[in-house]
Amino acid sequence: MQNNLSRFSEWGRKVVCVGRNFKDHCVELSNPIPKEPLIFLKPTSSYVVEGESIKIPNGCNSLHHEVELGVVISKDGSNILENSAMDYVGGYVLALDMTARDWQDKAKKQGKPWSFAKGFDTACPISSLIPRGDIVNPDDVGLWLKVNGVEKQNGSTKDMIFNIPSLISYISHVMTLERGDVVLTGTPEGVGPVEAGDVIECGVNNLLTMKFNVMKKFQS
Ligand SMILES: CC(=O)CC(=O)C(=O)O
Ligand SMILES: [Mg+2]
Repeated sequence: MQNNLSRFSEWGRKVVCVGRNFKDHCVELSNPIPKEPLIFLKPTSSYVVEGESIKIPNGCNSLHHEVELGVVISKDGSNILENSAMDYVGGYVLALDMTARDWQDKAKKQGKPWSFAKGFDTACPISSLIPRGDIVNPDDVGLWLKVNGVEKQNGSTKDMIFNIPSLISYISHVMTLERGDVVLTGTPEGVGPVEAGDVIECGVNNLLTMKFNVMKKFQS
């Protein structure tokens, strides 16, 4: 896998997301603490890279940032056992699980899926690949996020309810994980709204940072 995210052609077909994987984040949004991983998908059409902007979808009145560590899958696998799960990891990415929170809240109340709330165009800002060897213990990695220079999120993957091997195993027993797929592992506490004109900056340990402007999506 190349180190550059060159318009995703060499990347996988899906972004598998884990929700509510940090207790403090469940508490801040008054969500129950899950007993098993909560899984949803984002389309790869929602990827954006640095230099592109996050576009608030038309009709969304509360766009939230969620900083997350992504795991990039190196080879196809299903029914993966926890003790071999790390053999399927090719590297990592820093990602934002941008969420139209008002759409998600409405969908939750109506028992509808989160596909639009999580999968609109530009909903998944993503970094270049962090080689696997650069992160010795992915279950103890610092993640931070600032909006207009003000820190909003600062957490560690050591506080995840479900660790990376257990997530890879859990997902692959239902859905084949394919080379280049990305697993977003959930966000720590501190999520909140952004508006047009804001600048989001985030980082993972001292390895990598990325910055995105937020703008309105204008109708064509
Ligand atoms: C409440 C959520 O949107 C779940 C989620 O994505 C998370 O990271 O937690
Ligand atoms: Mg999330």
